[in-house]
Amino acid sequence: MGSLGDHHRKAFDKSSDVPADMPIINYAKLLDSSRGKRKDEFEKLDKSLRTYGFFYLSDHSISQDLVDEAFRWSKRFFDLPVEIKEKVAHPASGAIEDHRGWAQDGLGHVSQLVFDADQVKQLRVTSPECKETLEMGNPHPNSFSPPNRTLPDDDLPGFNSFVEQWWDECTRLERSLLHILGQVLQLEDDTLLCQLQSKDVCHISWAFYPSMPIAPLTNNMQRRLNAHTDFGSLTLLFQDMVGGLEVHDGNDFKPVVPKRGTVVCNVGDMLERQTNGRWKSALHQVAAPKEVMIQKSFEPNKSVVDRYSIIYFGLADPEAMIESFPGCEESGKWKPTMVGDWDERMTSAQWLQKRLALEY
Ligand SMILES: O=C(O)CCC(=O)C(=O)O
Ligand SMILES: [Fe+2]
Repeated sequence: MGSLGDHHRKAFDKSSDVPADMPIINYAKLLDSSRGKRKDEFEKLDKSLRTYGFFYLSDHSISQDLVDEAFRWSKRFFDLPVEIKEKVAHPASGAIEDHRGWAQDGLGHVSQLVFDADQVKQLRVTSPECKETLEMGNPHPNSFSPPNRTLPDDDLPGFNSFVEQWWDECTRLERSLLHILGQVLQLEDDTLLCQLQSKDVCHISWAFYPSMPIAPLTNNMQRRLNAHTDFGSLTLLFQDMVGGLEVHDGNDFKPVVPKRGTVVCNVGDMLERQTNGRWKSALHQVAAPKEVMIQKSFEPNKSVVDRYSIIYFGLADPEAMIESFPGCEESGKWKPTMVGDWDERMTSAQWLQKRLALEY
């Protein structure tokens, strides 16, 4: 049994009512032709990634109409009868090539850096989650990414073509942000992050957290999604207005309050490693929405409402070695998650497989 990392111990830290004060970064300013304006925004972005590993992005390239439409599709999908969703069932397997399709409540279970099968089995009982997800990779025909499990068009007409559009929009924003991050890091070749992610093997999770009693969440007996860090490079997280997402700032978990029109962006393990701990792959979780609890009429025996989120996980090409970027040799504040009592030199695919192996 390996030692439990720092991250794991913190996974049970308390939650604060005070929201995380991460900044809203204006995408248009990141692209501004005036160096002065760009510089201020770059500095804010860098500071936020050093502190939280998270930031809000406003004024970005994906229209709010399209985001709203994505959430409507998500609801339509999860509302389908079980027999239909079962046509694209995610197998009970943690192999990368099986990480596709509908994972019913109870199948997927997130834990943080626990690589021992017996321990994970125990955590499934002691820290259950309540969620359904639809997992998918690149929806376009390609030879790099394992094929998706796709519903026949008749079961949800229009969904498959929307998925392609959504994928393209997320990929475009991701690539643009990777280029910006290369500039913020002042890499000699600021396209390095994009080059390492040339193969379009990123991943989208559509998450649905069904309504449930609030008590197990407020008693800290259960989470909608357990505390974890993301595996990859830069994650784009679209959340609805329900709330409950929390980020760990090194002391405690703080609410990441939903802000309409923004996408939450966060650093994953690979980017933390590549920046040598300058940027943080932060623990985050989904707990009870604080907004609900502070209402005057809050009744502890009540339920929390359905919650939806859509997450685009940026992932480096499978064979890319995940190691410090040239120019990032100096250690940052955070000890990268990807340094441990395993072989330190790892490809993106090896890390992904290690993190995914016991999740399903
Ligand atoms: O649902 C959320 O807001 C968080 C999702 C998340 O962190 C994940 O799927 O990795
Ligand atoms: Fe996450």
